[in-house]
Amino acid sequence: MPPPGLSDDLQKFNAGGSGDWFPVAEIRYYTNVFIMYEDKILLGYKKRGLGIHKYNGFGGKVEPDESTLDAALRELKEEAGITAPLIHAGTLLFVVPGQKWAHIDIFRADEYTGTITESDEMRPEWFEKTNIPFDNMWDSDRHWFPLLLSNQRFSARADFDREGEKYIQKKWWIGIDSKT
Ligand SMILES: CNc1ncnc2c1ncn2[C@@H]1O[C@H](COP(=O)(O)OP(=O)(O)OP(=O)(O)O)[C@@H](O)[C@H]1O
Repeated sequence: MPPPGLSDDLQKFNAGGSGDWFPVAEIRYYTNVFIMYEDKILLGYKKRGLGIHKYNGFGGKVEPDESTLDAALRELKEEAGITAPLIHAGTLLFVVPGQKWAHIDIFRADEYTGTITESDEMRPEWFEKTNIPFDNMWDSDRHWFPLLLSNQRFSARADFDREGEKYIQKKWWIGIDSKT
């Protein structure tokens, strides 16, 4: 059975960790965009804020009165200087005790327009899909990236404990969306 927060009709892909799922909290919405081109994926090295010094897709908070897709396009433009025909790839619930749940809508695109440009927040960098820097990314990324890279829509939940500025992964559950 998927954990609280995920829909019931997911086909389990992988899961792990120990203990109980953390309790329910209010939800805050985020976006995350990954651009693929030939055998490469574009990541950004985060220069400030949540996830500083990690590689990630481009994204941020969804503003009030903005659709998730509009937020994803806005953040892609602000952080990497480009636009792209985005496809919804999956959802990640990021849970930390005492914080709002982050509901992250993850998008992908196989093409883009514009010139990739470094911003105050992100330094863009291409990686071979076979050489993704997982040791310098969120620990849960390695569990759902295979589905992102193989174009299978997914829903995931990852619970982390926070120790100062460090986030320690406690438990995760990844499912393939059977509707796609
Ligand atoms: C396991 N946990 C996680 N796994 C993968 N990605 C995660 C994540 N937790 C947060 N993210 C992403 O990190 C960015 C934070 O964005 P964040 O800097 O807070 O937002 P925004 O650009 O609006 O910032 P300002 O408020 O303008 O500073 C945003 O893309 C969000 O999707």
